[in-house]
Amino acid sequence: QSGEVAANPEQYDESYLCPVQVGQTTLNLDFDTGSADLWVFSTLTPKSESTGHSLYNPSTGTKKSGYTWDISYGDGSGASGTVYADKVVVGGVTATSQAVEAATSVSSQFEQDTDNDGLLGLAFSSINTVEPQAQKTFFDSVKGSLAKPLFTADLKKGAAGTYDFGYIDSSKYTGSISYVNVNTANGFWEFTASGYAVGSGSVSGSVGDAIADTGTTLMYLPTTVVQAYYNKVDSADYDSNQGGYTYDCSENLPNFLISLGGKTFTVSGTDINFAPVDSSGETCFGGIQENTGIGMSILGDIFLKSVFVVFDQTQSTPRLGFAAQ
Ligand SMILES: N[C@H]1[C@H](O)[C@@H](Sc2ccccc2)[C@@H]2OC[C@H]1O2
Repeated sequence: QSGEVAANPEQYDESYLCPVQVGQTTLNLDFDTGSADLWVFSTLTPKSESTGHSLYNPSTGTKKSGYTWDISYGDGSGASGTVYADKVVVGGVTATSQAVEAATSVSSQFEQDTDNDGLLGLAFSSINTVEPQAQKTFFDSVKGSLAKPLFTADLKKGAAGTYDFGYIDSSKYTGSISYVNVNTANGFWEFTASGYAVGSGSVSGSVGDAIADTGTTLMYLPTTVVQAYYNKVDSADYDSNQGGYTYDCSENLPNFLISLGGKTFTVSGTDINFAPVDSSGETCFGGIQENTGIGMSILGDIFLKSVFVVFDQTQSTPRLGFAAQ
């Protein structure tokens, strides 16, 4: 089988939400290549936490007795609950008995984001949080039945993009696809990014160890790289109150060039201009920030909306393919 599903952006492309049938209900889920749990708001979630969300009703599923899950994300958010086996359909691709993690508790970030009815993890199943036995991601559940064991991400700035499962749509990219091998030891789509440049010109240095994470909004890079970038932005300043680099919204940001698998990709300065810090619209928060304390770089949506990405398990070693959109 194969299929395509829309990836609809929230305001400022904070995250992208995709319609997924879970049991007999369609929920809008955040496809997250940085985690491996498929969890949903449900009729088991306290009403005080679930108002405004679409809810999965576990009555259509088979309860996995004694199974629980509890996940904490890099941004401090989290959720926990119980586990059911039920039908999940993404763009026509069907997992007949997918582990569906029904939330019995969610953190405030999820409670408040009423566009978001849960997450569909697309990292490696080794980091699924279900106890006493880790469960398969949706991709792992359907991988063997897909025309090709791969999925692609084509996210866009301020417009609906797509995730495709089982095939590569050559109309969604230009030029050739450049591949890098993935190290799955940490359960992420983790690889080594090469040289970079600010504005234009030839790349140099090394961004280094990085993950491709559709669930992270921004790009988090080594301090040296981020300082080199904002050195080219006259009004830029590290604002500890905002927790990152800010600048005058009126300023034009330089492009950021990064080399992956021998090919240089350009993230436009307009894409790096993330959002105003408040309603005055005077000061803006940058889409490139420091990876301090994370342990690796994260190429999140600010980067991913510039490229077409293949999450490829056709070889013995998983690999990532990048092409210009
Ligand atoms: N992989 C990412 C994940 O998808 C989000 S979870 C999330 C939290 C609030 C709102 C939407 C999503 C969190 O931020 C970075 C990392 O953890």
